[in-house]
Amino acid sequence: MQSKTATTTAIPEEEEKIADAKPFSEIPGPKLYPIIGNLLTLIKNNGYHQKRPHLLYSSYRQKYGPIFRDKIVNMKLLFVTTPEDFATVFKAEGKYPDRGPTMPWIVYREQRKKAKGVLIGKGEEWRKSRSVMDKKLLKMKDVSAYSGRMNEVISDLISHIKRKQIEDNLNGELSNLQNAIYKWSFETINSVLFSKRLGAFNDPPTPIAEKFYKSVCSVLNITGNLVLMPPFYKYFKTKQWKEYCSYWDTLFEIGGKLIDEERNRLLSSGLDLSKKLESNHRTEDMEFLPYVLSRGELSDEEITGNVIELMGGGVDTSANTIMWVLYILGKNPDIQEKLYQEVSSVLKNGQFPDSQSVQKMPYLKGVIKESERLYPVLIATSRILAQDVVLSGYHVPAETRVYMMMHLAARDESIFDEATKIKPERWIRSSSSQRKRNPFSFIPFGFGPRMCIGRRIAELEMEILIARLISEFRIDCRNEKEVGVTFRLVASPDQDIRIAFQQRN
Ligand code: HEM
Repeated sequence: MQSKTATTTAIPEEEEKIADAKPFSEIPGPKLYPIIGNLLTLIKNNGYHQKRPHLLYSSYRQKYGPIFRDKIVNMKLLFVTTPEDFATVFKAEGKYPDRGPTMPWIVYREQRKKAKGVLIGKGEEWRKSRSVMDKKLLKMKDVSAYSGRMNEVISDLISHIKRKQIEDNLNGELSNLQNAIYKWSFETINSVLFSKRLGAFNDPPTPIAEKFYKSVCSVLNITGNLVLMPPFYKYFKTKQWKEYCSYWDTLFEIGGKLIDEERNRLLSSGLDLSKKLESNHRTEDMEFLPYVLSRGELSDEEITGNVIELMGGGVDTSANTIMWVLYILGKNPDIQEKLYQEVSSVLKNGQFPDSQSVQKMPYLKGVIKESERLYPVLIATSRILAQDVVLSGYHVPAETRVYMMMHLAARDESIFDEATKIKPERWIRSSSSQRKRNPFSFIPFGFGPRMCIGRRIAELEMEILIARLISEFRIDCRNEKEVGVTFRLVASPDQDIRIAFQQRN
């Protein structure tokens, strides 16, 4: 965050506003101590607020208003909380939108001299990766083709649930539901990326799935501990940092090996990979890796870096959203019953859901949206401003990193009626609960050219999964105390979500 005062980089319509705006230095925020800034607030009481930044920033929202700043050692933070400010930030994101660095990921890549992918890449490097992969991951026609594979993984998950229910003998409950759901998202995203099953649900899991899975979960867990702290690991190779790097090494090693196998398979099937695929080539029938390899625009290292990041971005985001959906359903039998009625009116005679049938299930989409609204796995996204702007009346100069607190907007009573209440019908167009609101008030996947590249995959895999689970089971939540949110890179339940699955027929 820099305190440049120049107004020359502003969008024309902002220039006038800037002249009347309050100066950047007047943006309110907590008291900062020399050198450490606000570090103590984060780490005191055994890191209470490091694990729950959403509570800290919610209290700052109440105390300081819609815009506030903070500083942790040398990390300067600026937070905005209104959809109007989000829109201004996105408008000023420039040609190469930049969220700012995810330091632990970047430091590992730079120390090991490995290519960056879409998640952490910048400028042309980022744009090139997105232009190759967007088509395959965001075009609905291409994504629809994955329904069959997604259903295969879900069938394995359901068998796993049934097997574990017998083993665990807890009256329908699973002793480690979160692990099962993580395996579902891991196996699904890998089956999309590598066009084959890795075997996370085999009994026992295949060694490669086991090693890959353990490494991705460990990387995500340790990143969660490192990301809110200044990057001391850049200079001190602690035991934790070395362990972290060794998990990344495993991901790159296995990811690279799977890509090589796919390349060899394609070559032995007679495909000429030196012939570049035209960007307008029909792609619906091609799998992800053959497509990316055939485009010939990314080097092997870039493909590996991208695939690892897609997996990193796709495992705990979808898994945690599903954990929250199960929690909502288990705690609200009326919502569950309505959902069951809708799903069973669309799916007849044991038919599996796909991208077309879920379009006829608006209530299902509403349930998932409510989970994303009240329990967004990413409580914020950020942009480094390419231009000067005015946010909530303050002049904010170009190059400032601004955090858009999606979590706070989504719980704002002035935007959502009965904001803390779960109302899937608020998302149904014809419903009386639907009201017109600023489109930036709900952006769980971000916005613009840098929005989540896995959005369509995530939506489809989650819709199909919930439709299948609700068709098969009654979902009963056994948590007695209300489940809160804790921060582990993504916002996760602060206690195990305890679900008993009761067979419907
Ligand atoms: C419920 C599921 C998910 C949610 C809520 C979610 C949310 C997000 C958000 C908020 C961003 C930042 C967007 C921005 O700054 O505008 C993002 C980026 C990203 N997500 Fe997701 N995501 C989910 C699932 C996935 C999946 C399944 C994948 C992989 C296929 C994935 C891969 C990525 C990647 C690679 C980026 C970085 C894109 C870029 O910077 O160009 N996400 N996601």
